[in-house]
Amino acid sequence: MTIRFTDLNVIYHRKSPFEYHALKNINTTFENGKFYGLIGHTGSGKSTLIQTMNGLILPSSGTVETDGIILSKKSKQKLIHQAKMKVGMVFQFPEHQLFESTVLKDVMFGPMNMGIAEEAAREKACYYLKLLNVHESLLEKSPFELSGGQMRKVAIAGILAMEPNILILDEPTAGLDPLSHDETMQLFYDVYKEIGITVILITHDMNDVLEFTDEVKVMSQGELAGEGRTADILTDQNFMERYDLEVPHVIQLARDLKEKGIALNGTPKNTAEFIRLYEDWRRNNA
Ligand SMILES: Nc1ncnc2c1ncn2[C@@H]1O[C@H](COP(=O)(O)OP(=O)(O)OP(=O)(O)O)[C@@H](O)[C@H]1O
Repeated sequence: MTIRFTDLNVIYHRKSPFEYHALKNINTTFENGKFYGLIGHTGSGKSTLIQTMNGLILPSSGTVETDGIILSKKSKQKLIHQAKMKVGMVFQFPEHQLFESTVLKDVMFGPMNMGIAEEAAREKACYYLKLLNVHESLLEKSPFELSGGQMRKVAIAGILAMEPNILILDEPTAGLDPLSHDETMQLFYDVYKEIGITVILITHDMNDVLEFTDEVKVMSQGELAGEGRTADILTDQNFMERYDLEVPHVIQLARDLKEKGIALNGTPKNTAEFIRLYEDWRRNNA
């Protein structure tokens, strides 16, 4: 499912003393089936941009086209609702949205609310809970008895069970310990591979951006500052410095080695790849 932003502007509190131009002439496309990173400093406009996709915020001018549904300043509720159904949003701390008495009921709630029959909703719920490694023995438990990491998986299964065409992850690992962080990111990636959904990851963690995303879009002060293949953008030292973006750990390590005359043959995406490339270099230069 393609999402196209055309001449998009969002101005908060228009014609008031608090008027703020949060998005300025955004023209860009998110293509079907890719895993995107959306990065930029606090206040650069990332959340505003993604909230225009499902009509939580309407454009002040310009359009947002989601799988053929075009939202603009004057869009009516019916159209906004159609766009909403296509976009699944995982906000920070999604587990705060859990409310049902059991894990299964909570995940079934979304599909049933969309008019899907109970049995079909149960099937979907079980499928997505399994995909997210939530053990069967937990299905009849209260979600509030689970650990933080498990609760988060249940909440995310609930969003996936509505089968959106695009999944937006807004700082999805906030507050998780390092182990749960890694496990959750890997799970997202596995789910993405399994169901072939378009994913947009908003994060300040450049290591995750490098490891998991195909392409990246960079926001700065309400404008699209850059976009392209993740490895190309994150290794562009001038660009990264200009927008004061943190360089991923392994790219910095590769750069340090290069200064010592050790040039790796490729850009490592994670520590394991870094070690592999370094071992290759050692073998070739023994
Ligand atoms: N409801 C609102 N009313 C007025 N200004 C807002 C509103 N929401 C956001 N803004 C302003 O718009 C700008 C962009 O905010 P936005 O939340 O989109 O940035 P962000 O890149 O997602 O930041 P963060 O990384 O902190 O989540 C900020 O200056 C913010 O203060």
